[in-house]
Amino acid sequence: MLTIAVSKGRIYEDALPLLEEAGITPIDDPKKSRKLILRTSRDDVQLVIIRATDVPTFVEYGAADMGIAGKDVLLEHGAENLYEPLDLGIAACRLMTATPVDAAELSGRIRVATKYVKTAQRYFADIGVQAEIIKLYGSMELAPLVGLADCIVDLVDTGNTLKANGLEARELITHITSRLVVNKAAMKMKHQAIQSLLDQFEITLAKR
Ligand SMILES: Nc1ncnc2c1ncn2[C@@H]1O[C@H](COP(=O)(O)OP(=O)(O)OP(=O)(O)O)[C@@H](O)[C@H]1O
Ligand SMILES: O=P(O)(O)OC[C@H]1O[C@H](OP(=O)(O)OP(=O)(O)O)[C@H](O)[C@@H]1O
Repeated sequence: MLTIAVSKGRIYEDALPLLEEAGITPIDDPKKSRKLILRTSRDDVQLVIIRATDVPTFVEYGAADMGIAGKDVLLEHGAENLYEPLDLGIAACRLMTATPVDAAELSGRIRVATKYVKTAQRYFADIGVQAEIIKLYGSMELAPLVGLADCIVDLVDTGNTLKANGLEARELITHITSRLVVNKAAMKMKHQAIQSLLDQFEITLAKR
C-alpha cells in the first residue's frame, strides 16, 4: 500500500488532476466526507487528509510514504529528513513582506507578525534587519492595522487580501509552489511504486 498525504483545500483541488492522470481517483470527496483516509480507484494507493503544515511530519515519520506540501511549509518545517524530488508547480504564490500602504520605510528594530517564524527570522537576518518576530496562526493582515506589528510576512497570490486591508506587498522573500515529498526509507523499500508515480507526474507536468 502506498499512502499519500494531502491537505484539503487548494492543494487537494490542484493535485486531483495530477493524481487522476496517474490513475488515482479518490472514492470519497473530502469536501463531503469526514473520512481522513480515502481509498482510491487503485487498491494499492490511499490518501490521508491532513493539515497542510502536518504533511512534512507525516512523511518524515513514515506515516505517509509521500505527500504534497507547499514550499512555504517545507522551508518552515525543514526538509532535511525528506526527499523533495518534484516541483508540482501547483498552488503557486509568493512569500512576501507587506506593510500598510502609507507606511514609511522600515528602519531600526521592527516587529514582524507571521506564521512563518523561522523563515522570517532567516530572511531578516540575511538582509541585516533587526526583527522581533511575533508568531500568529492566521489573519496576519490585521497585525499592522492594530499596532501589533510594523510588517507581516505572508503568502500573496492576487494581492486581494492585502488590498482589502490597506496593505501592500514590499519585498519578495521567495516564490512558492507545492512539492512532492517522499519518506527516505519508503523511497528504498517501495522504490518501484514510487518511481512509477513520479514518472507519471513528470509526464503530466511536461504536457502543461
Ligand atoms: N492564496 C494562495 N494562492 C496560492 N497558493 C496558496 C495561497 N495560499 C496558500 N497557498 C499554498 O497552499 C498551501 C495550503 O494552503 P491552504 O490555504 O489550503 O492551507 P492553510 O490555510 O495554510 O492551512 P490550514 O487550513 O491547515 O491552516 C500553502 O501552504 C501554500 O503553499
Ligand atoms: O493574494 P491573495 O490572492 O489574496 O491570497 C493571499 C491569501 O491567501 C492565503 O490565505 P487563504 O486564502 O488560504 O486563507 P486562510 O487565511 O484561511 O489560510 C494567504 O494566507 C493570504 O491571506
